[in-house]
Amino acid sequence: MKYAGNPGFSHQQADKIGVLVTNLGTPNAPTKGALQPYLKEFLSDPRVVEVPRLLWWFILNGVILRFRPKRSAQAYATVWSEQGSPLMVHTKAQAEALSTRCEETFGDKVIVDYAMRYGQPAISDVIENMLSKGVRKLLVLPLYPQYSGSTVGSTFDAVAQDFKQRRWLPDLRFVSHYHDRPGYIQAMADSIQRYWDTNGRADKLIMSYHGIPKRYLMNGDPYHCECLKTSRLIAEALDLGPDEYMTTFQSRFGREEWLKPYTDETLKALPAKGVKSVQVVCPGFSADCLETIEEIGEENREYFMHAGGERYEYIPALNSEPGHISMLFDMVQENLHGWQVDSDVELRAKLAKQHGCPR
Ligand SMILES: C=CC1=C(C)c2cc3[nH]c(cc4nc(cc5[nH]c(cc1n2)c(C)c5CCC(=O)O)C(CCC(=O)O)=C4C)c(C)c3C=C
Ligand SMILES: [Fe+2]
Ligand SMILES: [Fe+2]
Repeated sequence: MKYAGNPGFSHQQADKIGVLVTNLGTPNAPTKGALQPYLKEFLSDPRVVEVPRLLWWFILNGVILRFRPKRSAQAYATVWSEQGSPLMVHTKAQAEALSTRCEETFGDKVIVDYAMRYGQPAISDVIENMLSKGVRKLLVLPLYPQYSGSTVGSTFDAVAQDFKQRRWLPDLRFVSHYHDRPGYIQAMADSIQRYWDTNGRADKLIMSYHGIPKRYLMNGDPYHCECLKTSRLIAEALDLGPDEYMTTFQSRFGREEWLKPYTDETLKALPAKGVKSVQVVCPGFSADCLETIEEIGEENREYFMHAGGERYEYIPALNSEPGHISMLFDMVQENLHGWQVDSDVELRAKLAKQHGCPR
């Protein structure tokens, strides 16, 4: 059969609204064997690496997947906890907290779950599970504040790919970004202010975002502009002057030019310019992960201190902070506006029997 039905459907099942939060995904274990399939799936996505497919197939399989899994596994091992990969632990906790908030307001009408773009739990499996529970209206919320085709666009591809194989599609709403949402800016500013209240301030606040190839910006990806806008709004909320903060881009991959200034080069150069203490925050990451804990928390600290820096601090991501969950809940509530579901199952089942529906 070309299009899959909903095998468990019955008229006696109440309709539901589904909220699917997603993030990038992470390997199942900090091992070479787990990194291999994860990196293969991730780096085979044409939204992530926009290089002619045949050429990329040879580079990926002939070079990258031979060497990178071992090196990445070593990095993941340094951040792995007993509960698993930080990105997974935080995403799960965020979904659970959001679910509690939704239950308080909407009762059992709204189901919240989480999925990962690469690896498990896969977006398609979670959609299948939600539909089997009666979800007829689906809100997808990728936890990326800034839009990029490589992240948010790719998440939409995964949802669309799933839908292409289904017979009965739910209503769909999709949040493509929230980089300038007042609640998000306020949650970031509050978190930084709280950090300052406890630890004091540094010479400069570095707002570091994951990079993308500069070519994507030149071809129309709004990510760069959204990152700069987020930084400007956070700086305004904290009353920071232009000399008190900087926006930089981290996590380069491959040889071509990425968005600049690069976080690592900036941190290596700042001490010579008289900036001896910095605090780094990563507003583009809704959850702490390898790229924040290891790359910003450890690797870049080394660069800065070696270059003559005296004080270096990483301000954690929003993770499951109450202000973050409240902000996400507000965004969910706003996006569910006007959605009603039919839960009069008794009447529905009776009428279905009358018109001869087998289910
Ligand atoms: C926050 C937005 C992200 C963008 C934009 C992004 C683009 C992007 N990433 C790569 C390559 C890699 N990224 C890796 C890890 C990683 N990337 C993001 C987020 C964005 N990536 C997160 C949250 C993570 C951490 C995942 C975790 O498990 O903790 C990795 C894997 C790690 C490694 O081997 O270094 C790669 C590879 C490209 C090419 C890209 C291009 C647009
Ligand atoms: Fe990445
Ligand atoms: Fe721009």
